[in-house]
Parts: sequence; C-alpha cells; structure tokens
Amino acid sequence: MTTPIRFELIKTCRQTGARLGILHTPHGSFETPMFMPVGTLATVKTLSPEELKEMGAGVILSNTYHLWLRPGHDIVAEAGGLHAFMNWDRGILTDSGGFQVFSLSEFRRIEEEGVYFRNHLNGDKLFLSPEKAVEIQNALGADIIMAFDECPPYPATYEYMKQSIERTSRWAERCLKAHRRPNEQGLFGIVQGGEYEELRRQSARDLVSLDFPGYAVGGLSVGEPKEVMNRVLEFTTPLLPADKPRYLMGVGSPDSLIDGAIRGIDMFDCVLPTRIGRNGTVMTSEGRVVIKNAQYARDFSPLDPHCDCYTCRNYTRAYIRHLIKCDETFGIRLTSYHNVYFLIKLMEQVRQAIREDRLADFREEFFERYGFNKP
Ligand SMILES: C=CCOC(=O)Nc1nc2cc3[nH]c(NC)nc3cc2c(=O)[nH]1
Repeated sequence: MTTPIRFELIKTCRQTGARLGILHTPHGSFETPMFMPVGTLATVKTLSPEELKEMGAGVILSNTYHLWLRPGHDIVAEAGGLHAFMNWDRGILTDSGGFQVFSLSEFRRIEEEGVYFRNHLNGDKLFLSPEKAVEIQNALGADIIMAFDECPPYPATYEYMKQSIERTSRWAERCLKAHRRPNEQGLFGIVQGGEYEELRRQSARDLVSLDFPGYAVGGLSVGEPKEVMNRVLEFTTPLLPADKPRYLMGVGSPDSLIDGAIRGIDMFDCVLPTRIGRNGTVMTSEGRVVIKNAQYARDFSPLDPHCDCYTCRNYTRAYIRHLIKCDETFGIRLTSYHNVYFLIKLMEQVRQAIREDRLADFREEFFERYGFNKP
C-alpha cells in the first residue's frame, strides 16, 4: 500500500540522539524536528494562513472532538475537507483534542467498545469509539490522523496502566481496519504505558507490529515532572522504527522541545504559544515576559531584542502592554504571532544545530540565556 506519509532521515546529530529529517505529506514536505501550531477549531487562534506561512509553519493541528461537535465533520466534508474549509494548503494533523474530556473528566466511562462521556458544551451524553474517531477524521481529511487511544491520568497504577495499554492496542487495530482512506491519510499509532518501561515496551511492540506510517508518544505532558518525561522518552523512542516519524503529543515549552529533539522526537504540538499569548505572556530569548507588568509601561523596545518577527520589528512593549491592558484584540494577535514564530524559529535553530552536530552545545547556550536551570 502506498502510504501518503513518508519520513526521510537526513542525519543524526553526533553529539545527541537528535535526528534531522523531512516529513513528506500529500500537502508538502517539511523539515523535522518541527513544531506544529494548534488550530483546535480549524484556526490557529487570531492568525491567518498567510501569517502562518510567512513564519514557516508546515503542519498545523486541528481537533477531532471539537470539530465533530462544531461545525460537524459532515459540514467540513461538504466544504471539501479541512484544507479547503480553512484555506490551508500545507500539512494538517488531527488529534482527538478531547483527551481532557476522555481521560480527565469524571463523567467519562471507558468500555471495550469505546468511551462514554459528556459534551463539554451542553452536557449531552456522547460516545466515541475507534471506528467513530476514524470515521470523523476520514471526513475531516487531515494528512495525518491519530489512532483512538486512552491517555490515562498521571499518575496511574501499574495494574491500571497495563489493562489500559492492552485495550489501546486493541483499539489501534480496530482503527486500522476502520480507516477508509489509507492512501490519502496516514494513520499514526499512539504508544502509551505511562512511566513504566515494561508497559511502554509492550505498547510499542504491539503498535510497531501493526506497521503504522508514524508513531506518537502519548501519555506525557499530563502533569508529570520533566525528569519523568525525559526518562520515559529515553527508553521509548529507541523502541520505534528509525525510518518512521515520532510525534510527542502536547509538548511544549522551549526546554521540552529541545530535550525531546535530543531524545529522538521529530514532531511536537502545543497550545502554549497562543494560549499564554492570549493572556499577554510572551516567550523571548531571555525568558518569559509578562507584558502587563508595570515595568513595561515606558519600555519602547521590542518584545524580544533578538527576534525579527513582524511584531518585534514594528511594535514596542509599551504599545503591546497598552493593547493587552485595554483588551484590544490586536494585542493578542501580536503576542500570538510572536510566540508561534518563536517556537517555529527555535526548531529551525535546533535543526541547524543538528546539521552542525552541536545540539548539546546549543541546549547549553539556550538554557543559559533563557534562564532554565542547569540539567
Ligand atoms: C482521535 C483520537 C486521537 O487521540 C489523541 O489525540 N490521543 C491523545 N492525545 C493526547 C494529547 C495530549 N496533550 C498533552 N499535553 C498537553 N498530552 C497529551 C497526550 C495525548 C495522548 O496520550 N493521546
């Protein structure tokens, strides 16, 4: 079967386990490691496709659960799929977007057939199964879709986690069988197992035997300490095929992106840049800046002196602070633009450091300047 998603490994950093690669999709080829901005409801909040393109975004995310509820996957399909609907002609990946609902809400009940839970908008009873999740994603038409899994809360007991990953593996097989468009959309399996090496091995073994075109590492960035995430990655990514893309779901902050790349991750997504941007917090090369602080009232310098983005070339901290304080929409557009640009450019620097076999040195320099504590 010709798979629509192909990962091309260009080189591995000699200082670390990081990989430089190219992700080939039906909507273009994009270098990895890559950061994928999140557009939950078919828009990366406040930013236009043109702005996302000019900053270098390649693949963006949308959420199966949210689009199923609003506007409905049938309407998106009638529009010709997500690319046509949102006027985005590069890569799209759909994840569930409901992992909070499925895993973290007390109203959910998980059975072999699927998950019973409540509509977060109106409380209606809902049911999602592996087959339904694939049907919705087939209708949405993303280039990469995700297998329906359980993302257990952190922490979870070994016993709970063991029966959860075994069900997730059975669900993954059901997703493969239900997938109606395997030549147009790549279906990724999601490895679970929490912090338990034996269960991560079992989950990876099950999914690799099903030969997915790509693999996600799930169950992380759910409240565990960063050391736990890094340790889990250290023993999980080597279990995944070197010639397939590896996607760390829901990550993340600048330090986690660098540490994930060092541990062999190729794809990242996180709502952080637009979410914190909306409350006026920006990531800069010297660490986070909370623009509402009074100290910036007369600060006529850019958000980040080392950034060449549209926001930093044209506006000052004082002006952006004023807009955010006055709840002016243009303010969160400027902070969101800068934050997404910052993470996309960070991944460009990571890729360059891999080319030069110096990602460990880059980590040192970046952590020092950003203010992250030493390893
Ligand atoms: C259609 C079905 C597709 O299913 C999924 O998208 N499943 C899934 N999503 C996740 C999302 C996460 N966000 C974070 N942190 C912000 N951690 C995450 C972990 C997972 C995960 O283990 N699984």
